Amino acid sequence: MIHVNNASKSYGRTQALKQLSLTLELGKIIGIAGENGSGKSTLLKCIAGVSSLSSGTIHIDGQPADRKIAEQLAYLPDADLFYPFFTVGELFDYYRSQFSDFNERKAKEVLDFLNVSLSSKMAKLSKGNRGRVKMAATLGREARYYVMDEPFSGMDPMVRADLVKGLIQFTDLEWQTLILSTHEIREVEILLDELVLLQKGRVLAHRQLEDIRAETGMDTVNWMTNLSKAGEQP
Ligand SMILES: Nc1ncnc2c1ncn2[C@@H]1O[C@H](COP(=O)(O)OP(=O)(O)OP(=O)(O)O)[C@@H](O)[C@H]1O
Repeated sequence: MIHVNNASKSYGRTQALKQLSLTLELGKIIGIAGENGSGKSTLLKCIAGVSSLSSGTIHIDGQPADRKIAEQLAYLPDADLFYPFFTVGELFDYYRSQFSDFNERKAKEVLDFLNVSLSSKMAKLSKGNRGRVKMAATLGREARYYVMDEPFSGMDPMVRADLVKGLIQFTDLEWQTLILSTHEIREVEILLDELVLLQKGRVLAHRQLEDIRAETGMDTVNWMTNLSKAGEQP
């Protein structure tokens, strides 16, 4: 379970997270949504231990979310970090050397499912295919938590659909939890159990997807739009 307690994060004078508290349960697929600059990436970086809070705490299964958490949590960053001179196979070798939970067989299976060759050079792949490789490397880790920042950003609808199928097939909710931020709610809402909506560094809403539909009769995008507008009211 992930407990975010009173978390604040400032970059100079910009407050990206403002006393944010949130509990994320095991065995769920959770979407993090919100307008540009609402704090999605900052929250995920702090959960993944690659960035530290200004104040407040984050605990993952009772352990503080510091740099050591990277051993237990597979984080897919928004940025394209992969070394261009690697082939995909060499990238997987690198992952194996870095993460004891890396299961190369599973990573290759995901890669195969997403139709990318192991011998491709990273530098020569299209952005869509680099996104597929990033996904295969991340899902190759047998981690309890997958934390993915905008895994569909810049991808065309065909690639997005493939990645969604990959996420469904290669995440085992018996023991894993998937948290992903996205602007593509329509395409991922079939995946999601829960949605956290951020606004200006705070949690505007945190709901089960089925409750949104049952209680409001709205689809998720309309629900989010209505709430965000209401949240903007003085
Ligand atoms: N490294 C940084 N230095 C300074 N300000 C930053 C930095 N990273 C984020 N911010 C600021 O913090 C706020 C939250 O940014 P963040 O990237 O977490 O939002 P986001 O919801 O992920 O946005 P987007 O949807 O555009 O990716 C924004 O005002 C942003 O400009």
